[in-house]
Amino acid sequence: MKSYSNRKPGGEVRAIKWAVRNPVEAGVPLALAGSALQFGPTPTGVAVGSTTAGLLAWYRAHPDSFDRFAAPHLRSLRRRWFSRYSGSRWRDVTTACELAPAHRKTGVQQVPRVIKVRSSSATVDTVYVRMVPGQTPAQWQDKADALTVALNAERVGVERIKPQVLALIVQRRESFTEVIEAPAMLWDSDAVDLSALFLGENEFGGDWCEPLIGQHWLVAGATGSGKGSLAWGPLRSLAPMIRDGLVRLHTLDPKRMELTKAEGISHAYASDLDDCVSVVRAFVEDLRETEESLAEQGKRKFTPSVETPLNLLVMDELGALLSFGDYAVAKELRKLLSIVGTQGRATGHSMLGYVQEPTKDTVPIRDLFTVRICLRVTTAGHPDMVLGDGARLRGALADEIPNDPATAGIGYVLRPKSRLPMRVRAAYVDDAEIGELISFVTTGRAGGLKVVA
Ligand SMILES: Nc1ncnc2c1ncn2[C@@H]1O[C@H](COP(=O)(O)OP(=O)(O)OP(=O)(O)O)[C@@H](O)[C@H]1O
Repeated sequence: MKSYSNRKPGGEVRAIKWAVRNPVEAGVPLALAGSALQFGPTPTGVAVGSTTAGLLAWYRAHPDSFDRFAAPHLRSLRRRWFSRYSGSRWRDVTTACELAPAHRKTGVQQVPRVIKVRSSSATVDTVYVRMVPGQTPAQWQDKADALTVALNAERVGVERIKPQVLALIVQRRESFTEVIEAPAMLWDSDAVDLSALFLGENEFGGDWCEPLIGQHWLVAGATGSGKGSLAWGPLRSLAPMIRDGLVRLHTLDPKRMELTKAEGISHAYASDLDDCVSVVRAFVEDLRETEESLAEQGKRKFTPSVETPLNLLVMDELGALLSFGDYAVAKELRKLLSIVGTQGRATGHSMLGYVQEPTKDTVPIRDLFTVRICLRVTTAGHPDMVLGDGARLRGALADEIPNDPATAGIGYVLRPKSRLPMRVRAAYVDDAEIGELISFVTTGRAGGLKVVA
């Protein structure tokens, strides 16, 4: 459109436009002013005071529900209006990163507009931005490092939302700077909580636990991302149950790498592809028999016992099993694993799969896994493949984790009862601690110090 004036619209017009775009932010002060005029300042002050006191009481009394329902909204509001995403500070950020160009004809600076900010977790903000006409997400991607510095962040990811709109995923700080100690091995099987197995720490400084009973786990991560910790950590947590025959391991180790040491504590172990298929066939056979036996006994709920233990099919390198090898083997495995995925829950047959590349081609049965963990991956598309659509947008920047042993074991899971990703770090299990586990299980005695009596 031809421009006949380089004057900006009047302030009042811009204020109305802003109010239309930000109804909550404009509406609340207006409502307060209206209430003060209508009912007087004292009742309005009392209403504001009691709302604040109510929120404070909720914050103190029930951290769980407050952090889940109220904190993300309050944090989003605070970050939207009192941080570098607003006003002159945002203009300075985009100017410093050369993302606020002058208009070609009028020379007036065009600042990309922040549409909204979502702070679903304490460490990650998702900032939706309308780009200046003519800009592309690729230009913003090129400026990711500059944006990281300008926003004083740890990392910034860029994601296209729709034409002209992108999201900046801003990780504001690194939650994990230290290695987390290997899970302690309990002495009594009764003390193991299969509904919350300790795996490491979460970004809030609490324990990161996941349910195992009735679940199937998928762990995705590039080479060196720390998948080993998520194979050995759970086994350490399960140590007394493995020792007492309440948990049986069926281990597939096609590359004879990570899980070779598990051979001595496994009920079945295979590395050759044909042998792997035999182990899975026997696993499914056992599943069927357990199904029949539970039906005969009229039991509907599975509880591990020596007669009907919890059977774990631990599979390293799912890609080698399901797609890179022999077609007939891969096809049969896919079929058998689908049975485990759909029927194993009721009979105590669970799968733990580890994969480097989580694409549909590599893991065609991806959707059968109920607990999914995404460690460092190599492509921006991988976090969504593991955790579900939109996970990266909501903060799962697993592709931005540096390829550095100092950040190994860090990844994302979805928080229970929500679709929000949570940054976690797996507890690290070194070779000595693996040896300790093997000797604990095979000799029934503790081989080291980390045994809790
Ligand atoms: N949880 C962790 N905490 C800290 N450091 C870790 C952790 N897990 C692994 N590391 C470090 O990262 C290195 C690589 O880990 P690991 O061998 O488990 O990766 P991987 O994902 O299994 O790789 P590959 O697929 O090649 O087997 C380890 O030798 C260790 O130094």
